This record gives sequence, structure tokens and C-alpha cells, in this order.
Amino acid sequence: MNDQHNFGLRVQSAIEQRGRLCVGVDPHASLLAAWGLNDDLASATRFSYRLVDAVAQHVGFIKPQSAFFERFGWRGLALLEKVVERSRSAGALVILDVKRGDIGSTMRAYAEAYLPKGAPCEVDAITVSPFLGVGSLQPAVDIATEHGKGLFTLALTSNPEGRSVQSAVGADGRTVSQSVIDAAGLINAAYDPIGPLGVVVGATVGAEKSEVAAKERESKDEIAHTQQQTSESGHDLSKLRGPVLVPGMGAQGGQPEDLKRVLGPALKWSIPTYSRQIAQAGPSLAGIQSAVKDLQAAYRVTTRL
Ligand SMILES: O=C(O)c1cc(=O)[nH]c(=O)n1[C@@H]1O[C@H](COP(=O)(O)O)[C@@H](O)[C@H]1O
Repeated sequence: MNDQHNFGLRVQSAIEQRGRLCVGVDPHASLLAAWGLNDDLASATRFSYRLVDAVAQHVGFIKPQSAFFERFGWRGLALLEKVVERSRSAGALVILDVKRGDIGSTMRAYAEAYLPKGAPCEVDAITVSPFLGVGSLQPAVDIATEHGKGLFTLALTSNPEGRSVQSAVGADGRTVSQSVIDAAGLINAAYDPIGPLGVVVGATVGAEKSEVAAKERESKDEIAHTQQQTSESGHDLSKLRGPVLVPGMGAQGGQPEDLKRVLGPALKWSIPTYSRQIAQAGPSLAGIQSAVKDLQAAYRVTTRL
């Protein structure tokens, strides 16, 4: 399999060549206001182009959040397509944050919108939600792997409300989030050394080790295993063999030093993503670029393996 056909290998080489930082493009009303702009399509266009032009040649990953474009209707979607195209042609991998999840037949249509070569809004990967059942994502897995694209499945989200669902324990004794991580690991096992199925783990999860995770580690054997394999999130990411998108950084409180603690062995292919913190350094190109440089330098130190 050549590098271009395995999204995992493209992630690996982007990290090696450009670093692991991901810049979020979220034309949020409050950020537009902070830049002295109105909350309208013309302003969202200026904001997004400025951000992309400042960073796309320097970072490995760009993550536009679809909702901030969808709110402007079809014109917003046309802008999103241009933002994606501008980012990809500067060499960044685009992870479109759309958090799609539905019954299999509908899931196929969502995947077709973004993943095949020549799709209307072709990106390198999308975020997907597994809460209709991990198996419902299969059509998206098929389309992603067929076209050399990736998926990032929500496992442990950065918002505190996610915990009650994601830490629930299934009949097999695993948490919902661990089952999501394991399902991605099973697909990635066919790839060496890294596969195309990523997960989302928020940087904010480490501080709150859940009671469930503690119960899972009750037996002595498990304690020994856990000390070797798990992160402070209490989840075992050691068999994932895939990329981990890490939101919750900056504006939500996560710091570069947290990554190692939260991810354990999955640090190697982690992609910390920042939206507000980087945009807030704008609107000047120099301000945005210096925020990016500082974070890239911090990650070179804190993620040394
Ligand atoms: O999938 C995501 O990107 C995501 C997952 C998650 O658990 N938490 C989370 O904040 N996000 C997204 O990551 C971005 C975080 O933005 P900032 O907090 O401004 O850096 C937003 O676009 C969120 O929609």
C-alpha cells in the first residue's frame, strides 16, 4: 500500500514534516467581533482566508468546523469548500469537523459528500459520531479506506456532559469510549505501523478519572497492565495504532504538557487542535503566525518520545 492510500501514513509524514499542531477554522461570532468584524458571510470569508493564508503552509493539519459555515446557508457551504481547497492546495491535511453519525444507509451519503476523490467538498478526513452504534459507521469506514481518507470517531469528548454516556459500561464490561477505541484499533490492525481510523480524545479528560475506569482496574493483574498501557484518562489506547485528535486545548484549558499524561502511549500520533486560542492572536498575519510557532515549539519539547 503506498503512502497516499493510507491516511494513517499521511498523518505520520505530516507530523514528521510539519509538526502535530492542528489549527481550527471556526468563524464564530465572538471571534469575528474580536477582529472588529460583523457577524456575516463577508466577514467569515475574510476571517477564514486570513487564518488559512497565515498557517496552511506551516502546519500539518487544518480543521474547519462545518457548523460555523452552515449557519450562512448555501453561501456558507460554498465558502467552506473554498477554505478546504485553499488549505489542501497549501499542503495541509484537512480534517472536516462535521461529527456525522446515522443509520448505515444515511451514513454512506454523509461519507460520499466528503471522502471520495472529486467529492463536492473533498477533505482528507471527517469527524464522526459513534452513538448510533459503532457498526453504523461501517459505510464511512469502507469509503474512507477505499479512497485513502480518514475518520476521527468521537471517543472521549472534551465537554463534561459527554461523560455520562461515554463512561457507561456495556455488557462486556468495557466503557462505551473503550469500545469505540477498540473498534478503531481492530480496523487499524491491518495496517503497519499506523492505520486510517482515528479517535477524538479531549485534553480535558485526564483530570477526572472516572469511577468506572477505577472499577475496571480492580484486579491486581489489571493494575499491572494498566500501569503499562493506559493513560491518565483511564482508557487503553495502546492498541489503537491510529491518530488521535485532541481538542480541549487552549480556550478549554488543555496545555501542551497535558498531552503525554492524557494519552500515554498514543502520544506519538496525536494531533492537538486549537481554534479560539490561535484566532485570538489575529487578525494580523504576524500575530497568528507567532502563536502557531510558539505552540509548535512547545509541542516539539513536550511530545519528545
Ligand atoms: O471533534 C472536535 O473537533 C471536537 C471534539 C470535542 O470533544 N470537543 C471539541 O471542542 N471539538 C471541537 O474542537 C473545537 C475546539 O475549539 P476551541 O476550544 O476554540 O479550541 C471546536 O470546533 C469543537 O467543535
